[in-house]
Amino acid sequence: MSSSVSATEAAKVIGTARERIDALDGQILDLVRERMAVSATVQEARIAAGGRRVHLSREMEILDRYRQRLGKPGTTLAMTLLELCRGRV
Ligand SMILES: O=C(O)C(=O)C[C@]1(C(=O)O)C=C[C@@H](O)C=C1
Repeated sequence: MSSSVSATEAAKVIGTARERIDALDGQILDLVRERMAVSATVQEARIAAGGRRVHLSREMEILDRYRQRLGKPGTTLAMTLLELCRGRV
């Protein structure tokens, strides 16, 4: 049995999968924006109470979660998300 597919069939599979990827990217970007807004709420409340923008032990928990699920690139992703949410430190 051959596993080869025609260029037309491959183009169809790729087109459908890319549509799904674009939809997922849209959801991910919406979630990142929502995360930024929620994070800003936490930071503002802490600062208003005399605290600091950054909470290092909480960031360690988040970095660890992403690393456990995605390995080393997960840490990089979490660091990028944290930078988007609280700016550069
Ligand atoms: O959980 C907090 O205390 C937050 O301020 C949110 C958040 C985050 O975006 O996850 C942002 C800044 C802090 O350094 C830690 C975490």
